[in-house]
Amino acid sequence: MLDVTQGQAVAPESAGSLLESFSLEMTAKDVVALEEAAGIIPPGTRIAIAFLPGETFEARLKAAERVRALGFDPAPHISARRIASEAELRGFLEGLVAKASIRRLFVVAGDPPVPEGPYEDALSLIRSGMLNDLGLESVGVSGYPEGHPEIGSPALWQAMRDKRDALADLGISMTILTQFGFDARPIVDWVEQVRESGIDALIRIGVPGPAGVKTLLRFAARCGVGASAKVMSRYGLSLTQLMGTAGPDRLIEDLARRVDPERHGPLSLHFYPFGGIAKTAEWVSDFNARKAA
Ligand SMILES: NC(=O)C1=CN([C@@H]2O[C@H](COP(=O)(O)OP(=O)(O)OC[C@H]3O[C@@H](n4cnc5c(N)ncnc54)[C@H](O)[C@@H]3O)[C@@H](O)[C@H]2O)C=CC1
Ligand SMILES: Nc1nc(=O)c2c([nH]1)NC[C@@H]1CN(c3ccc(C(=O)N[C@@H](CCC(=O)O)C(=O)O)cc3)CN21
Repeated sequence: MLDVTQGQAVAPESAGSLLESFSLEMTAKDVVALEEAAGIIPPGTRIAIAFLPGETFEARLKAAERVRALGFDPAPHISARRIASEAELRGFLEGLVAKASIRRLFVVAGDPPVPEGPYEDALSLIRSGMLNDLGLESVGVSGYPEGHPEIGSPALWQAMRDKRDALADLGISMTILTQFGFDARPIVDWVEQVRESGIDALIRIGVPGPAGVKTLLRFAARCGVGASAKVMSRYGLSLTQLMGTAGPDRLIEDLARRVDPERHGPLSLHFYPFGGIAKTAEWVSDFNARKAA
């Protein structure tokens, strides 16, 4: 239900523009699920392929290849700290260019407390020269609207500026992909801070796909994302009803209400389909139909 009592401008078209070029995320294991859902995902949609421990490079490459073959735009993730050697990274990148004609990547440090190879963080991988001359249009970097449990805020802002400068030197545009969240307020406040610091990159706001309470809480705990009872209740879920499920309807409506395209610059949504890629694709298509009705 839209709440227009707060005196803020409601731009009905802004949920539409947020959803216009939304992106989705999958893992290497989701290839069959993607094939099944492909018919209801708009052609050309950017589909990120997470870089999870325990998945082989071969499987990640296969996934990127299928994403391209199905008519979508693959954006593989690379976790810098999980790369064992330069040769390993080179092999993966060459495969991605040859088999999936990638134009986008997302580079993140990753969770390992100690790097497994030569790249300590996203910046060192970007500066390594390995991304040069691949014909990349854009590289995604992380954003943390609610901060990061292990990394201090000054270090996060410094890293964002450094990555922006390093990518500008390579002639590659930067996009920002945020950690998922359940609450529009900190997200929009943070977008303002990004813009105030002179960064005009496209920001893809990470939101969960429709999923049950238990799944959302599991991922929130694993990824260091706050999910208090208050926030979850605003999101549409009661923590006392563990069988409950919810989609990001309220969160997206709240974002749409708070976003001012003039002030907040280019924004779109990125779905983390914790409940499955088909369910998320269906949810987006139903949400759009409901908006159009
Ligand atoms: N946003 C997302 O979708 C994902 C985020 N991650 C997270 O990636 C974090 C950091 O990656 P980026 O945001 O790309 O940071 P980054 O590479 O831009 O580094 C930012 C700052 O944090 C330090 N740092 C990086 N990784 C760290 C770690 N694991 N532990 C302690 N300090 C670290 C760096 O030295 C640097 O000062 C990981 O700890 C993990 O929580 C992992 C996978 C996906
Ligand atoms: N700090 C941090 N670390 C991460 O690894 C991380 C984030 N943040 N933010 C969001 C992304 C998205 N991530 C993920 C991780 C796992 C699956 C996944 O589907 N994993 C399993 C299912 C496991 C389960 O349901 O618990 C799989 O089949 O591989 C999806 C996205 C990891 N990501």
